[in-house]
Amino acid sequence: MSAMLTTIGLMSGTSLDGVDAAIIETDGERVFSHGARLSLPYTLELRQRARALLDRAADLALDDAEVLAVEREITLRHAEAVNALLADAPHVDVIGFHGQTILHAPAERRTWQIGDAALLSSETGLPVVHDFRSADVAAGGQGAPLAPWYHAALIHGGERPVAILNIGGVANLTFIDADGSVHACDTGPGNALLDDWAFRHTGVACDVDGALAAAGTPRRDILERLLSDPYFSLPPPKSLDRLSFVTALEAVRDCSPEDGAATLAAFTVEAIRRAPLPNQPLAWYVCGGGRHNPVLMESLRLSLQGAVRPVEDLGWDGDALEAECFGFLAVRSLRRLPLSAPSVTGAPAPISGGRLTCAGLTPIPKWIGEGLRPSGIHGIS
Ligand SMILES: Nc1ncnc2c1ncn2[C@@H]1O[C@H](COP(=O)(O)OP(=O)(O)OP(=O)(O)O)[C@@H](O)[C@H]1O
Ligand SMILES: CC(=O)N[C@H]1[C@@H]2OC[C@@H](O2)[C@@H](O)[C@@H]1O[C@H](C)C(=O)O
Repeated sequence: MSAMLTTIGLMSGTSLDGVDAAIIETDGERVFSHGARLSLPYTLELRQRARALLDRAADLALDDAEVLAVEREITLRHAEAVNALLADAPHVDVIGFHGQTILHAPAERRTWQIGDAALLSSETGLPVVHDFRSADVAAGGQGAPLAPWYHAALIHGGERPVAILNIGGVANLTFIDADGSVHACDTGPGNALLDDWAFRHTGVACDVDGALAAAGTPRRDILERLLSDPYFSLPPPKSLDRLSFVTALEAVRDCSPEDGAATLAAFTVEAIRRAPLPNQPLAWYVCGGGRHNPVLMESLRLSLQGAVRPVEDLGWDGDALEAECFGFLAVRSLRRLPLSAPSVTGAPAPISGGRLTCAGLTPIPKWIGEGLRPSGIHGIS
C-alpha cells in the first residue's frame, strides 16, 4: 500500500440533518490535500424516524425491523453522496463511514452507530472502514471524541494553547496545550436542544441565524439549575449522548419560544465556558453548524477569554471537518494506528479500532492484502 490514500469520509452527526461527505488525501498522520465535499440532507420523514430510534435505542434489538429499515435508508443516502463525489473524483481508495449514532452509553460499554457497511461497499464498489468507536468503548474508553486526532494533524504551529470547538448536535472540544499535549471532551449540548425547541415552536428544524434566541432573554434561574448537572463538574475524558440533557426542554417548557431559545443557547455557551481545561486557550477556533448561529458565536466571544474565530481563519472548512476526519481515521485504522488514547477518550492505552468491509469488491484491492489488514474483516473469505 502506498503511504498515501485518497479517502471519502462520511459523517451523519447527532443533529440528524443529513450526511456530510469529503475527500482528502492522507496517510493517517498527515493531510496532503483537501478535495471536494458535499452535504445531502435527510428528508424530514427520515430525520423523524431516526430521531424516534434515538428515543427508544436503549430497548431496541440489533435486528429490530425499524432499525434495519432506517439503517438501509441512511446507508443509501450515504451511497448517493459517495457516488456523487466519485462522478468528479479521478480515484478514491477507501471510505471512512461513521454511521449514525443512535445510542452512546460508554459507562455501560455501549455505543451504537447504525449503518450497513456491506451495503455501502456494494453500492459504491469501494472498501469501507466503519465501527470506529466500539474498540475504545470495549476497552473502557469513552468512544468519543475522536476528532482530536484530526485536529492535531491539521494544526501546525500558531498560538498555543489553542482550542478547536465543534458545535454540532453535541459540542466537543480539542485542547492543545503549549507543550503540544492534547486533551479533549464533550462540553455539553451543542445545537440539538435548540433544534428540538425551534422545531416545536416554529416547525423549522433549527433556530435559523439564531433569530429566536436573539429576541429572547436567558432565564438565569433555569440556567443555573441546568448547569448544576454533575456532568459539568466531572474531569475529562467524558462524552455525551444526544439525549443526555433532553430534560432541559422540560425545564424551559413554560418559557416563551424566544426566552426558551435564549436559555438553551446560553446553556450551550456556559457549558463550553466551564469545560475543564488545564490552561486557558489563547484562541478558540469553532467548527460545526453552530458557528453559523450568530447568537452562539457572539455569546462565546463575550464569555470566553481568548479570541473566538471560525476555523475558516485557519484555512479549514468547518462544515467538512468531521467528514474529513473519518476519512483520516479510516487510514489510521488500516494502518492500525491509534484512534483513541488516555488523554482523549480515557482508553487505558492508545488503541486502534475500526473494521474493514469489502463486500462490494472483486477482486479485493491488492494493497489491502499487503500486511495492513485490520482485525475483524468482513466480506473477505
Ligand atoms: N444558519 C444557521 N443558523 C442556526 N443554526 C444553524 C445554521 N446552520 C446550521 N445550524 C446548526 O447546525 C446544525 C448542524 O450542525 P452539524 O452539521 O455540525 O451537526 P452534526 O454534524 O450533526 O453534529 P455532531 O458534531 O454532533 O455530530 C443544525 O442542526 C443547526 O442547529
Ligand atoms: C457518540 C458520538 O457519535 N459522538 C459524537 C457526537 O457529536 C459531537 C460529539 O458528540 C462527539 O463526541 C462525537 O463526534 C465527533 C465527530 C468525535 O467523535 O470527535
